[in-house]
Amino acid sequence: MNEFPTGITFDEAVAIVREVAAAHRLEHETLPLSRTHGRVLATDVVAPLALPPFDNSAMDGFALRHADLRDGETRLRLTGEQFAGPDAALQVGEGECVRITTGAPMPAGADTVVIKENTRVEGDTVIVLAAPNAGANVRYSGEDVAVGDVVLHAGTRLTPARVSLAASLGLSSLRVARRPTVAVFSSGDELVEPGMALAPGQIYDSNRELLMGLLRAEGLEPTAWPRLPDDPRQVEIALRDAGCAFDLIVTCGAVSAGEKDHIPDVIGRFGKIHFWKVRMKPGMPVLFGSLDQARVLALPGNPVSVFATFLGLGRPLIDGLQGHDAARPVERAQLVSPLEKSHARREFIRAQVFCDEHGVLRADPNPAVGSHRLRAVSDSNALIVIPDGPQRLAAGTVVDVLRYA
Ligand SMILES: Nc1nc2c(c(=O)[nH]1)N[C@H]1C(S)=C(S)[C@@H](COP(=O)(O)OP(=O)(O)OC[C@H]3O[C@@H](n4cnc5c(N)ncnc54)[C@H](O)[C@@H]3O)O[C@H]1N2
Ligand code: MOO
Repeated sequence: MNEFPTGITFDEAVAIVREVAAAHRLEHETLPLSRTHGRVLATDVVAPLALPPFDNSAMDGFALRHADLRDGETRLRLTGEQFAGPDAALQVGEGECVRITTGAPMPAGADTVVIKENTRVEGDTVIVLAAPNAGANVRYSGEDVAVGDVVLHAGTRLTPARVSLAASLGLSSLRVARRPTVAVFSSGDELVEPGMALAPGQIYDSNRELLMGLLRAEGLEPTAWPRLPDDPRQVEIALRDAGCAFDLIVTCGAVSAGEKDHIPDVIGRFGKIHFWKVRMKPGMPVLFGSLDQARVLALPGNPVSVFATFLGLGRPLIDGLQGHDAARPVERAQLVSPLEKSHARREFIRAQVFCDEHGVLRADPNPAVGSHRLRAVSDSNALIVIPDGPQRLAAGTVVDVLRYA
């Protein structure tokens, strides 16, 4: 077994996760735009055209020359129509106007659009009832994006707005990071598939669904492997098998100090442990390692520990493997009730985060303690992050919150 850091702080653990992920970036692939949603962009996107591509009208009305407008009403000759679509190459001369719709190219000579509601039409004469300002209702070429602008940077996550920006530039595909393939293992002789009868001493496997759901929420397509029994040989065979076939292995349980906790031994003997045991609560026994071509995140079995370690360490790992290094935005909320701790570990406490009647974000800690109490996670929507070291936080203190629902 290699030498590895142990009993490290949560921040040190995140730094190691990021460093190892950066050294094992997944390769890039080119995908059609429709399949890039949620992916991490692999190369900068440089605008091949301006946005808007041409000067155009922001409103339905009439394109005219502002210099032709008088105080009070102005009569203009209607010489043509320009709808959104092919450019009819019209010209607006002195005393003339052209009917125009939103998004239609501005005819040459025109510099202003008067909205339809401020006009009256009599045959081929348009009477402008109220003069717009010079340049009113015109959207200029390049005012949003100039040719050559870097509009999206490598490492950016592709939100719907960013994919649609790429579409507006005429790009039909983008270069993105491949998504990690993930194998999920739950472990323990006490675990039974929901739907089966429970024998004395057994419990239902809840972590598998927790992990599958959390991973799917990251846009991944995890594969659930058969549950690992507390048998060292079987643990070894299954993990080594997954290590040569997946980018990421996520296990839960069998990582602590018990006689049946075989996972650290297998990772240590056949792979590398990057760290084991982090000063966090819950989740202290968490292990991060590598096995063959896979990164391994071995989470403690207590359901709430799974949750805290996945949000705190799993997310940066998944992001980092895809080249997304920026920490996710953390919200800040005022504590509804005081919180106190005497230990040095960073603590993650379930809470309901809500916006009060004054528009202030507040976090109401769930009174349940104990990392086995899944119901409190289900009743909550966020984890409050209590900093390292002893803390005495009065009601009203502003704390970081990690929202998960
Ligand atoms: N002597 C020590 N005992 C323990 C330590 C320690 O440092 N020294 N750490 C404690 C802490 S903290 C945690 S967290 C747990 C973690 O232990 P493991 O990761 O080895 O997990 P297990 O023992 O396998 O399981 C813990 C708990 O969670 C239940 N579990 C496991 N898997 C599932 C699942 N898929 N679905 C639902 N519930 C599951 C399991 O039955 C146990 O109750 O160790 C402490 N002990
Ligand atoms: O760290 Mo353990 O995860 O508290 O129960």
